[in-house]
Amino acid sequence: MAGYVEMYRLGKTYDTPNGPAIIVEDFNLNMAKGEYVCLLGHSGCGKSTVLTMVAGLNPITTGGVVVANHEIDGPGPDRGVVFQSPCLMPWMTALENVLLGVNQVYPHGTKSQRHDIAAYYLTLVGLGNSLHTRASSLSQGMQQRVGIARAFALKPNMLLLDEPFGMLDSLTRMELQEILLEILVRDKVTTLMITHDVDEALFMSDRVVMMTNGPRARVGRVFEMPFQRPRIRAEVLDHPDYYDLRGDMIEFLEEQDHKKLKADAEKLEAKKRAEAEAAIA
Ligand SMILES: Nc1ncnc2c1ncn2[C@@H]1O[C@H](COP(=O)(O)OP(=O)(O)OP(=O)(O)O)[C@@H](O)[C@H]1O
Repeated sequence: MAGYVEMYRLGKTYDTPNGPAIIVEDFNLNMAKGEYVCLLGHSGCGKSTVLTMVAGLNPITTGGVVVANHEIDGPGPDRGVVFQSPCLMPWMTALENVLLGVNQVYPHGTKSQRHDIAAYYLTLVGLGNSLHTRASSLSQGMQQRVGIARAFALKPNMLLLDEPFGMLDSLTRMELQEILLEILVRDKVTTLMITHDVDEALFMSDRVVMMTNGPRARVGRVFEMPFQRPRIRAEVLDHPDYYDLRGDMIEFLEEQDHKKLKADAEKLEAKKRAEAEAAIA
């Protein structure tokens, strides 16, 4: 079935000193408009590689990505990206940082219209009183809010989030999860988010896509979330399927770990055998 976002046979090979390394291979995923998908997998399996290819920041080796009927061939304002650290211009204010993108996307808007858009999104993320504070004086959580406002202010078709709450304390993290969900659901933005946190994936997403371990990582299992929107944390936690789903996801990750340990042991064994044979010859 065609999707609003289609990743088809997506693959990435990096050149390394030891030769080409096939990190992602045959990664297939379709997303409906407005859908929220979380990508989960072990560290180093290739999650950021997939996300940066969709963002157009990382050249695709094989396959392709279509967003809203357009095959992507580089970055564009139709896809907003938020990383773990927001990379703000430290000498500019929160407002000026958001305006950097807004000015590019709305070049024909008046100065006051562009100001209003930037101020509106900053207010939504709770920074209405810090519009004119320099980024360097904002806390990490506030800077991440600016990063989220900056991505939303561009009105993207798709939002790509790479562990956006990874560096925040748990209270700020929970608050920002809720703010983000509220804006995303209201604006029906299609979202792909990387997280290491199973509970975050359960709370935020419509589907959780589990990646196999690399090399040649691909989609391993897909879990559908049965929780209603708007999401209320206590209701999600109380849902009869919550702990079963959580258990299945953790089991998948553990299985991948065992497979990796087994593959590593076999590789080591083969290396020792080859060395022993070479010594005899
Ligand atoms: N530019 C590059 N050149 C060579 N190898 C790379 C490059 N970028 C990433 N890799 C390798 O590709 C693999 C996947 O990296 P990636 O960052 O996509 O994983 P990840 O699942 O997002 O990891 P994490 O959860 O730790 O952020 C890793 O082994 C990494 O070392």
